[in-house]
Amino acid sequence: MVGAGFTEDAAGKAVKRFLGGESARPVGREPTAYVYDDCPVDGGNVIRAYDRDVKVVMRVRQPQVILFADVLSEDECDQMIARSRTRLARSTTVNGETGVDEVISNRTSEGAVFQRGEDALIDLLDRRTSALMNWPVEKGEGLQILRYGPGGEYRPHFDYFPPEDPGSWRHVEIPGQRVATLIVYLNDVEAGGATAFPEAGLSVAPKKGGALYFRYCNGAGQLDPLTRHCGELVTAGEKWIMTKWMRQRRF
Ligand SMILES: O=C(O)CCC(=O)C(=O)O
Ligand SMILES: [Fe+2]
Repeated sequence: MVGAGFTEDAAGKAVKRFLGGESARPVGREPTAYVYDDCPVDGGNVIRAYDRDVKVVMRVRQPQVILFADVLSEDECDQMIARSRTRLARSTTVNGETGVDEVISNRTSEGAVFQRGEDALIDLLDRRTSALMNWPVEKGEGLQILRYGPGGEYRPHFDYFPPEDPGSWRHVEIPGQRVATLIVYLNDVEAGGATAFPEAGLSVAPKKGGALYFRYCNGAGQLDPLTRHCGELVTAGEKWIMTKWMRQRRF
């Protein structure tokens, strides 16, 4: 586990939970500063993403963040919202201790997941988002749709599974860590609902069809704490997003 990027403390706790007995007290180790290695995303102003030319609006180096315009057409955004309405269920969060998905108050949204390649439109969007992120489609989780109503928010969190949480292990053992996220905004939000990175002092307003990419797991398996982020309170109207998470290995 430690080789897979888990802290010795978390590894110790998880092994102890697994064995149901005592584990040797791990020796503390200083976290190493995150190294910003080359981002896999193409460096151009316009990126050919499978079937579509996607414009780059802004790049941030530390943390690695890229804002894109027109990743989905207006019609594709509307279609994804329409087909999600019938599938929505209250969003869950992974309990750090146990690894079990739970409904908790820091995440007031509803969601739906589409299995990879589920139908023609989903397959196209899986391929387009994968090409844009320059990461194999097989390493992508199924597309997730989230809806926030007025008063909905997602408090600050990491998209990677925190190595200090013993419950993370079961989520990363086979497919590895999440390495990067692409959030596609499916509508223009009337008020609020920005995606913000408090430590980086960065805030992105939702714009229909646009997308926010951020990368937090480098080639060495280190995790970037500057990517802590939140979905700010939606103060009027609805907010719909589509999220694609990429893994180190086949998902
Ligand atoms: O709602 C947002 O802008 C952020 C969503 C998010 O962080 C997530 O789904 O992991
Ligand atoms: Fe997130």
